[in-house]
Amino acid sequence: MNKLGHVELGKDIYWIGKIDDRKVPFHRLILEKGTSYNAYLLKTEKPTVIDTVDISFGREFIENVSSLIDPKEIQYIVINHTEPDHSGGLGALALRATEATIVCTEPAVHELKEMYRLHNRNFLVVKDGDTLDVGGKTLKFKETPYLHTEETMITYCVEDQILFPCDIFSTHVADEKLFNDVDGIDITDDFIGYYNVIIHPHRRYVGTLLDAVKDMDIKMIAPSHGYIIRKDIEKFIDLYKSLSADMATGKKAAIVYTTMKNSTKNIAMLLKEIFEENNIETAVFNADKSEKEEVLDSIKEADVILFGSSTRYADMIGNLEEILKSLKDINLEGKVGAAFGSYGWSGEAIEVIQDYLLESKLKVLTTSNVIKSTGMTHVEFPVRVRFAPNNEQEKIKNAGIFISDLLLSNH
Ligand SMILES: Cc1cc2nc3c(=O)[nH]c(=O)nc-3n(C[C@H](O)[C@H](O)[C@H](O)COP(=O)(O)O)c2cc1C
Repeated sequence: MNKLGHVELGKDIYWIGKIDDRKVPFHRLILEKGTSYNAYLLKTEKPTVIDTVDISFGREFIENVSSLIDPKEIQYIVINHTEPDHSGGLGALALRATEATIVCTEPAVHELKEMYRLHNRNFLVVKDGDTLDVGGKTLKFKETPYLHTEETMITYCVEDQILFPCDIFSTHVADEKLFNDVDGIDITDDFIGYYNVIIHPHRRYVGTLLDAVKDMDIKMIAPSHGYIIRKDIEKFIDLYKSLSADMATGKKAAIVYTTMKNSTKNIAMLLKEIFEENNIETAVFNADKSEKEEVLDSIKEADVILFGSSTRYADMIGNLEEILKSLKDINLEGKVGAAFGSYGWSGEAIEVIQDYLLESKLKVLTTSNVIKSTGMTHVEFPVRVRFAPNNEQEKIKNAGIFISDLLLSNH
């Protein structure tokens, strides 16, 4: 049983989470200091639970909730983020909280229904700025997509000035002290460590979060992992600001392509545009119209190199293969590589380029690696574009932004 049980945060507001002091496997890491799953109960006229605990602790969670309230009385269950380390107790809770409406963003509904078989339950879909009166307290919602996944939101309790930001502003520690203002604890290293692993890959979205919280008077940040922040709130918000600021770059890209009717060239030019918007100096070469030595020199200087060709009779075209063959003579250590191309129906050229890259020393971008390192499913590598890029600009943009973020990374 949870040693802490429940802890009062304010009038009628309770922490009802679980401290997990195991070395927890998480996102292909081992959390050496463990973690906690912080859930909260607002024991108001319309009792409301905010987030739950990891799926392994559903039974304990129900015992914990039941020590404070008959679950049947619960009117709302707010789910800020669907990942099962937070929503994992929802199945067990919903079964007992038979009157409760589940409050979440639109993209979360389908996931929660499927994960916890909640097809017949009432859902309240909330959008940016919506408020919910839970009887004596008002909750205000703000969508924070990709912090940490697409469906994420944060919840602010207006009267108590408490922000419930789920994964955001979290730390991975299993500390029963629970608050950052006891015993002279300094949580800064744990806070930055968590930011680096979980939030940094999504830092492009931190600006929206900071815009939202700048207008909130926040007395307490009650995240879903680790310490509840009651001291130095400004400092921790500012840390997100400075850690997510674009780093001075000095980074370079080289894009080498071949084309028949310019569709592949247009992909290259769109990528260049995105890189330059992100302060990445970009050189673009048509392999059929450039000096090979000039192209190779640019590849040697670049931090990321993209190779593109359209497909003609199931193969790449022009001089691109000559350049690809020369890659083995260049020191490519630490450089990122990616393939792209326009095609009609099968796009073999793009796959052949990818094979060359995989045989080289480049760190090659693949859809699989993107998913494994960030959980993002809207970014695809290689970048395969059917015919003219007009209809697939989003795909090219997503790839360009992903690469830019990768290069801007400060670690
Ligand atoms: C002669 C010819 C052969 C082609 N062969 C293939 C092919 O084998 N597989 C495929 O997916 N597309 C094939 N295509 C379609 C082109 O790859 C497609 O039109 C592409 O958008 C051309 O891009 P580009 O303007 O960059 O050359 C072929 C097109 C032509 C004209």
